[in-house]
Amino acid sequence: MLHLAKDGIFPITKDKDGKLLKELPASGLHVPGTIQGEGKLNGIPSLFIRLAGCNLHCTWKTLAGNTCECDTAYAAFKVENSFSLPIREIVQIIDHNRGNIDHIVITGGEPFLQADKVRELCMQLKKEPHFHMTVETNATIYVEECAGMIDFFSLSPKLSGSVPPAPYADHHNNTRINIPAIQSFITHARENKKDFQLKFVYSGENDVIEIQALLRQLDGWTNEDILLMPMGATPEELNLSIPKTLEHCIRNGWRFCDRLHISLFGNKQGV
Ligand SMILES: Nc1nc2[nH]cc(C(=O)O)c2c(=O)[nH]1
Ligand code: SF4
Ligand SMILES: [Mg+2]
Repeated sequence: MLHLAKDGIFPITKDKDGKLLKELPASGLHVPGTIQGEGKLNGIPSLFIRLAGCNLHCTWKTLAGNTCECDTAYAAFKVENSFSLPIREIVQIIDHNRGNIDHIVITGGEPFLQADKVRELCMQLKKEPHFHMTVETNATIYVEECAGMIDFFSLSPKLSGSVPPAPYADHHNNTRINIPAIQSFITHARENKKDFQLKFVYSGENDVIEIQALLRQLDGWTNEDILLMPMGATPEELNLSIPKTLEHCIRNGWRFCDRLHISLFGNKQGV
């Protein structure tokens, strides 16, 4: 069994028996699938699996001074309407919705909290015709057996700008950066000729200093692997932080990370 967030496997048009669902997916498109909206694989047709539960509690301050919680708090720390599915059923749903898609993205929440089951799921999905597997992780938990089944690692360590108010602050702060875990992901990717990205949310000037300090403690990356993503879950919020994010990307030689799914579909779950 895997514990899934309410948007679960998305976007889909058929159930586990191949029966057409009554409603169109949240994308509004007449096909199952979406595109990867963030990072090096941006634009690639993909199906997403969103797992429930996270070991962090990210809460940012926007440049306008408002509080901005994790955009998937419903999957992370305010879990609502989550559900469990046997791995066999997840594979059936994917099979009925795959079409010509060959990329699966496992996201959350924090997928490595369910590493053993994620590994089992990947083993099933990597049978012929096999899927390319991405995992979106906060990179605080490294499990070699599970990493071995993943093709692309989207590592998103959380900076001090993500620390929530009490009573969550201490746990979040003590957990959010795990240098040996981040390094293990990078080393595994390098040794196995896989790719990865280090994707940071830009929420203010201090982040850049922290990213530079973090990178000095890590080996095996180049500037092409470093992505800076504007903060925001709506086009309006993103527009506020895009200019500064761009400036810092250009100044440091880092890649700008768009959130294409938000400009294409808006601030919706399941897209
Ligand atoms: N289209 C699309 N691309 C994404 N890239 C990362 C996502 C995530 O929420 O982890 C995401 C998502 O939720 N949708
Ligand atoms: S690590 Fe990711 S999923 Fe977890 S609370 Fe932070 S932004 Fe949300
Ligand atoms: Mg996300």
